[in-house]
Amino acid sequence: MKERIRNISTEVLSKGWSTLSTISFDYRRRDGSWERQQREAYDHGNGAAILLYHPGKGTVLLTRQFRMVTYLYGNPEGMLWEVPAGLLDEEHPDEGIRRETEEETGYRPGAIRPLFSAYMSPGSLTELVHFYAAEYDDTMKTAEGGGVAHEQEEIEVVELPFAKALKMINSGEIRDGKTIMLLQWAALNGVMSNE
Ligand SMILES: Nc1nc2c(ncn2[C@@H]2O[C@H](COP(=O)(O)OP(=O)(O)O[C@H]3O[C@H](CO)[C@@H](O)[C@H](O)[C@@H]3O)[C@@H](O)[C@H]2O)c(=O)[nH]1
Ligand SMILES: [Mg+2]
Repeated sequence: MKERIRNISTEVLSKGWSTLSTISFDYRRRDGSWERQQREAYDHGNGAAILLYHPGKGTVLLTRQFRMVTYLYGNPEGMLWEVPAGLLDEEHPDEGIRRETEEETGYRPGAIRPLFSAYMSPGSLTELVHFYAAEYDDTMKTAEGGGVAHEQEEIEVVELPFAKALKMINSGEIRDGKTIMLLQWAALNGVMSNE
């Protein structure tokens, strides 16, 4: 295969909680000509997200928290419904999603099922998100959840009927991509009745 990309250089623009860089590179177009391109990349590592569902009760466990960028861009209260999710430390995604699930919901999941991975915003975000599903029941609740206080997290955990959660996608109440993907995965794969 012919070389497609060459002369890659990276300039770090900002290194704070995450790293913003400009990547410059030569790109070979389909007609064979080369052009110099630049793309900014925002890197805060990879993430994981999980659907916790209870087939017996027909419910899912979702979180609600304040998301500043949504508040600034079109979400009046800034509150967002989400599945439990978070960024990975230096750990396998399986471990990371178990840690995040406990921190955010207080539930310690049993068997977790890896589903798929996705780049959520490939134009500028480096993050690859690993998606999971797991059944939950009341015996798995070991703590209050709510997030990590010293990370300034304040997370409400809400048990919702699955059918209602699906309707909340259409009504515009659920507007988080990873949450929509996982709820639709459950609907497509018939893991719960949505009557
Ligand atoms: N100081 C500081 N703290 C931050 C910043 N951004 C996030 N934090 C803190 O770090 C916590 C990270 O929590 P996680 O649970 O690890 O991540 P998340 O924000 O819930 O979700 C991320 O991962 C998801 C799954 O991959 C992503 O979908 C989501 O967009 C986000 O990147 C946040 O809750 C917040 O307290 C920041 O810019 N500055
Ligand atoms: Mg989180």
